Amino acid sequence: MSLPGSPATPPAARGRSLTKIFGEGDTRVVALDGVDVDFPRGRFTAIMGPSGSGKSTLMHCMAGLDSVTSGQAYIGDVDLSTLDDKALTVLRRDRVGFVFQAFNLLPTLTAQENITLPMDIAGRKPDRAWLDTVIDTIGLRDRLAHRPSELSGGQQQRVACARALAGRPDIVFADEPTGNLDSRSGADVLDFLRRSVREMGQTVVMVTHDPKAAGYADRVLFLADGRIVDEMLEPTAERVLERLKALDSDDGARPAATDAASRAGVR
Ligand SMILES: Nc1ncnc2c1ncn2[C@@H]1O[C@H](COP(=O)(O)OP(=O)(O)OP(=O)(O)O)[C@@H](O)[C@H]1O
Repeated sequence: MSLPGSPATPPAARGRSLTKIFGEGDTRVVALDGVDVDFPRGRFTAIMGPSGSGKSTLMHCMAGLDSVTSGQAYIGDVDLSTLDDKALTVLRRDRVGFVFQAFNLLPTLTAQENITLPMDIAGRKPDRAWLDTVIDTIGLRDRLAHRPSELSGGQQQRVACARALAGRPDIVFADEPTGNLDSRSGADVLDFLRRSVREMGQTVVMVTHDPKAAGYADRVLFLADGRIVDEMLEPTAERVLERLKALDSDDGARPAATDAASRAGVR
């Protein structure tokens, strides 16, 4: 599912026949139902869909935070199912960045210390030039000595984004990164994520419920019932909203959406 005109570089991450089943018997839930997906390098992908459609499960399985029932999740060429817990932890630490809805900063550390914490734990020396670029792009150089409690929510989330990017990961997974922010702060965070892709060549995958947030991405994947049912390239908030309404309207919309997805080469 490479974008038209995108170079033939291997995707930063991909999933093949991803299936995730929770529970059994009466409580059995198929959260992912044979998902095939590519996350192209240097692209910003948003994942949308109704509550319970499998967005978080897809992200967790792709990021190695949860295991799949069957299928393969790859970061680069590494099949996560071949790794033991220790190797998985190292891979997540060294090659994956995370941004969560709750900023998850350590309150006793300064912004600067929070940003470099994962690398400090790993005993890795930050690439100074890269770190400077990240810090300049989040626009918080004058706040680096502040603790999280001295920063606004939007500033804290930008610090969390900088922390995710500081180690120059293969891919950043952001789970509702603007869910706790007002629209102005949310826009700052989204603008930073988009610039990290456009200007710094990073790869970002973001789960969101907000069509405006999805409008910052290069493409949107729509999930329903554990399947990718549609894809939109160069989305705008308006078009995303219309598509969501069509997907939500009734069950009759689903086959049409699946047809559209099949034409787009999603499935
Ligand atoms: N740990 C779990 N145990 C059992 N069922 C689970 C578990 N995690 C998720 N599920 C189920 O799997 C399905 C997909 O859940 P998931 O959290 O991925 O959806 P989502 O699209 O992210 O939803 P939301 O937008 O509400 O966050 C849901 O039916 C959910 O109830």
